[in-house]
Amino acid sequence: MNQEMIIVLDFGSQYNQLITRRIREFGVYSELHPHTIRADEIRALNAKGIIFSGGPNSVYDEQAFRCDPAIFELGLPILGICYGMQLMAHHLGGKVEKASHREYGKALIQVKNDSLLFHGLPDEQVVWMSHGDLVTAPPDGFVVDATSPSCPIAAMSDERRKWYGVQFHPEVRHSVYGNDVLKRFVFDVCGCRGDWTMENFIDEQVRRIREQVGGKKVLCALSGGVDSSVAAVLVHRAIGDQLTCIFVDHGLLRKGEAESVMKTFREQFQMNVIKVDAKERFLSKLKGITDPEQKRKIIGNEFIYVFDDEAAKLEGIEFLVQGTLYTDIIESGTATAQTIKSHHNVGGLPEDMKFELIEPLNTLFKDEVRALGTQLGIPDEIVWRQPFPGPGLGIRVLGEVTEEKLEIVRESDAILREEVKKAGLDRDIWQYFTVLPDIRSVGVMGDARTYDYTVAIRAVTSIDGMTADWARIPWDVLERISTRIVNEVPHVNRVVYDITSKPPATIEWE
Ligand SMILES: Nc1ncnc2c1ncn2[C@@H]1O[C@H](COP(=O)(O)OP(=O)(O)OP(=O)(O)O)[C@@H](O)[C@H]1O
Ligand SMILES: O=c1[nH]c(=O)c2[nH+]cn([C@@H]3O[C@H](COP(=O)(O)O)[C@@H](O)[C@H]3O)c2[nH]1
Ligand SMILES: NC(=O)CC[C@H](N)C(=O)O
Ligand SMILES: [Mg+2]
Repeated sequence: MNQEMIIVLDFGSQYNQLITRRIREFGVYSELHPHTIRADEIRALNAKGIIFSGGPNSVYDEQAFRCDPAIFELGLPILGICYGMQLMAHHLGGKVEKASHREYGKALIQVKNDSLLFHGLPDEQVVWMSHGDLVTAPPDGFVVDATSPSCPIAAMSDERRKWYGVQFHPEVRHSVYGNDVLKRFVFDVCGCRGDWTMENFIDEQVRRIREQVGGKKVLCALSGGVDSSVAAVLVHRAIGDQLTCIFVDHGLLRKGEAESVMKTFREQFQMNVIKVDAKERFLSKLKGITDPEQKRKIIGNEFIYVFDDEAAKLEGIEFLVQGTLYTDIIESGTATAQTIKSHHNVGGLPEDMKFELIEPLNTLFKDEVRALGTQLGIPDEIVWRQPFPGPGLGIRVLGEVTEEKLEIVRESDAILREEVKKAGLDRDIWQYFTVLPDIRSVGVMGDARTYDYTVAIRAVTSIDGMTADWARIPWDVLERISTRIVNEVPHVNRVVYDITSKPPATIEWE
């Protein structure tokens, strides 16, 4: 590849792919690679600079992740972030120790040295920290660039070798000048030009897909959601009629969804789409299952078995396209990151799966996929649809999934969607839905005692789904939704509103 690129080494931080996307936003291509990548592989990728991500380890632990020492001999600029800076310090002869108390969240740093990283930026900056260890002595050749009250070495540099370290996380939005710091590294230290665009990305993916597939036939798992629609259009651009899309109705869809997806795809695209009615298979497999991870795995497996059956009918299909995003991968757990929840399309895949996967979006975040969709000419009604998880209402009915409970979620969710749209909030709120917790409580309706279900409303604002805040829906809108749900949906006598952000909660309840 002759395009300029910044390599990010993955030491297990939940935020590591955010670093690559910030850099892509600057118009410089960036990829995340395992921390085990060798120096010669980095050279072959034609990297202009390297970033070490954060991570949960402590560098002084025996099993802590390290990198190929030869990376320090490549003569390339390096930026270490958090664990990455601690690793640099440790490796190069500085000192890293456990801090007297851990520091999470907002902090104020004072810039002490006008290195290229901080040049032209304010001396005092709000940053976001998340660490329990500290660099207490910089390695030879390094000077301290910034300090904070609880972190005497908040940034350091050896400008002769173009090596930099920051204890804070410049990739998160809470670090007010974080983007500027990253930009200074990418442009002023690494000397990148910034001429990469989404159009380059499309061309590169089309080329890769053609190379991978050749003349063979391909299935696409199409949900009608943003990600799989974009993936389908991209793959269709590469291989045309070699592609067949399969839309699975697993009985866990929202009200009216199956009909509207099929209608949209028939009208908007000249693609081959088959709808499979698999309601019985999914619901019978889920009978009696209450554990969320087990439900996710059953659903993920069943999806693939449905695709197997369809592939058998079409003959000669070796590839399966999925609209997997980076978020799905990181949350499902990787060699370095913990499992938060197994997304059906990643952690939920069966071990004996025969398909070779094509996942052209698996390095991207939702907002990048939306930009890509627009670039590919996909209409706004699809590009700006709210996300809907593959396991569908199966993870919004907490505990065992039954027809009765699904109906409650389906009806209450339809009311919520209708009212949010009526209030003109559908584009401001990132995702909004109802959940049926497995609890009942006492109510009084028409002078009679009831003992019925509680419906929870979940509505969040977000950019990429990695972090989210609860949406401040006006009270009168919430009141209308609550009244309608209790009046129109049988067996519901109480409505509550979820007011937790992510973290510490997640968007879905299971
Ligand atoms: N009902 C379904 N039928 C076929 N494939 C599905 C279905 N639901 C999910 N998938 C597959 O699983 C992938 C991941 O689902 P996910 O919900 O993250 O993406 P999406 O539905 O394409 O987009 P969105 O996030 O906007 O809902 C999809 O891209 C698609 O490939
Ligand atoms: O296709 C999917 N398969 C899944 O298994 C899955 N689990 C969560 N989600 C969606 O991912 C985003 C982040 O969700 P969480 O905060 O609940 O992890 C939110 O948009 C969720 O709706 C899923 N999507
Ligand atoms: N976020 C991080 O990279 C943390 C690094 C290291 N585990 C610490 O606690 O200091
Ligand atoms: Mg979806």
